[in-house]
Amino acid sequence: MSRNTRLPPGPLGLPFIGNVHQFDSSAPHIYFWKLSKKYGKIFSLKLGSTPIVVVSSAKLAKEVMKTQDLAFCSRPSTLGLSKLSYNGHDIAFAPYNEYWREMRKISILHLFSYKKVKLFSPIREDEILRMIKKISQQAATSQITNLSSIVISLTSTIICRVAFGIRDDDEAHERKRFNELFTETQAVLASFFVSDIFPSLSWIDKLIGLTDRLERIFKDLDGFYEELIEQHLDSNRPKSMEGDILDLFLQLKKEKSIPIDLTLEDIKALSMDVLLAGSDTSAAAIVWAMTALMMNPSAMKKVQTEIRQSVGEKGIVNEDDIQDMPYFKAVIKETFRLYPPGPLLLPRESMEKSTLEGYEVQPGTTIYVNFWAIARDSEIWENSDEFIPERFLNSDIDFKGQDFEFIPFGAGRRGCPAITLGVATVELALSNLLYAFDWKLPCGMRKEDIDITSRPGFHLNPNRPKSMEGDIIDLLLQLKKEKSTPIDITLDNIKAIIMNMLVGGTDSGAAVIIWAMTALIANPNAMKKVQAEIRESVGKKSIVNEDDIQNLPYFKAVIKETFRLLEYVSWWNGF
Ligand code: HEM
Repeated sequence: MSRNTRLPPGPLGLPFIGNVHQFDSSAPHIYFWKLSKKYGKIFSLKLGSTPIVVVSSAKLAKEVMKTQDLAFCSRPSTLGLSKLSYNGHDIAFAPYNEYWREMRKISILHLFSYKKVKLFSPIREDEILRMIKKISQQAATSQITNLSSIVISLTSTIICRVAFGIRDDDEAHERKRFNELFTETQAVLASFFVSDIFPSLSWIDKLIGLTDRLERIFKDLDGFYEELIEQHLDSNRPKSMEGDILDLFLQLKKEKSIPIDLTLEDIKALSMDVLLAGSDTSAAAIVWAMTALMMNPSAMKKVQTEIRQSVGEKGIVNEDDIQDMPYFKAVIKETFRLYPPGPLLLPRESMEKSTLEGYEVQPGTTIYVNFWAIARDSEIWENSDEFIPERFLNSDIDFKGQDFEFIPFGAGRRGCPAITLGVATVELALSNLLYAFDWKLPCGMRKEDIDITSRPGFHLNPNRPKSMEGDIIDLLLQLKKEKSTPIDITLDNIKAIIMNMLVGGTDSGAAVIIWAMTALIANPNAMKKVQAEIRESVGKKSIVNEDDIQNLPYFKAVIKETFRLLEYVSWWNGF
């Protein structure tokens, strides 16, 4: 490193693992936000071998996404995303190259254009009407409405219809399969792949079965796309498939009217983007807007009055009505500011050596723009922690990517190409929910019980992965719901227990594994000896079971020695 090189400041890491042991993967935006208060608006850290730079100011966001956009417009690759995107053949996670440029142009022109978004408006209106009917039925029988569940189902149904032309009814075979695949895909992508930060340890992912799980979901998704493609190519296909997104791509492929030769794999990769980016983001925005309004009754009253006065007795809010509702639009903006669906946007990767605020950034660095921190910067936003839609009245600030203090959809070359589609769904669903019903938090739930730091609807998501059913958090939520404990369990109680589990369970568990691996790599003799013992004992079985471990004395000694060393390290490092 030259004497003039100045890397951004940041927390001290450890050899080989960098800052992995300090990293809070459950809420990285909050972790980075706290670090920015200590190290400044630009800081760096390392996760294994990956250098990371985090920027937390509007000025630096503009630098990354506009002034030096070309230097920072690639995406880092992870094992899961690379596999599911057919090796970067989608748009969202593709590296910056000619293929991505063409695909993005095509999608903006043919897929997410204003005209196309308008064309899908009957689908949105139909689905929202169905949702309102369902809630009315629940209200008529005094049932509590699980808003997250209803909204997630709404947005995923809209995406299913818009992208693949499938709905029929909730029991339809494809729709059910879509739900299962969607949740399993989310679960796999949320998993921690050791090889993403320690490429040389990819065998650990294999050993613990993660690689197999990824292969399985890839095969299932591939089969799902194949089936849909076949149905779309069938001359007797249902009417609902005509003009949907898949149909559009197949047509572009057939007509050869675009500069690239689209393959079926490219089309499948694009389907993944629509599937992943399309429904969760809009659902999160709707649920957070409702939550914020329930926590702020005066804003709720004001926005409902505006909507009801404007729409009158019509019975439903149509997309055209929304243009005359300035306070409602301000509520949506304030929701995107305080509760952005993507608080860290999507990570970028630097393509060349560059300089940010006098600090050097090497090529191959992962760059995070922490919009969560920018949106809570009290130098930009007065009373930054409070939900005050009025701040956007009589203001020109918009989320289209020109105002870098307000970038919930990102900005520049890699900014969200589907803002119009996303906002149309959020506006129509939210306005109708507010128009049709009066809302309040469930009896006994207080404003303070709501965890505003979490990512929306993960454990409360009805479509949560099967693996989460019956886990400890699930059990606590059930006890809370049933009120079957002598004390009232609050969400705060649950958070405290989760924290204990993380501090006492997962984190230290992960630290031991990482330290054991670090120590073994640094001591090749011990590594050879322990691997020989394990392989000899387990034979050709391909997986180590818990029973096998009882016959591995050297392996047990390695763990004990790691604990001995870890005790010293944890005291020294303060975790
Ligand atoms: C409220 C809804 C939505 C929000 C808040 C949102 C937010 C975002 C954000 C923050 C990014 C990263 C931008 C950057 O790196 O600068 C992004 C990218 C993207 N979004 Fe959205 N999004 C939404 C809806 C949608 C929908 C409905 C679709 C498609 C069906 C979509 C497709 C994409 C794609 C393909 C990219 C990647 C663009 C690229 O890398 O070139 N998004 N979105």
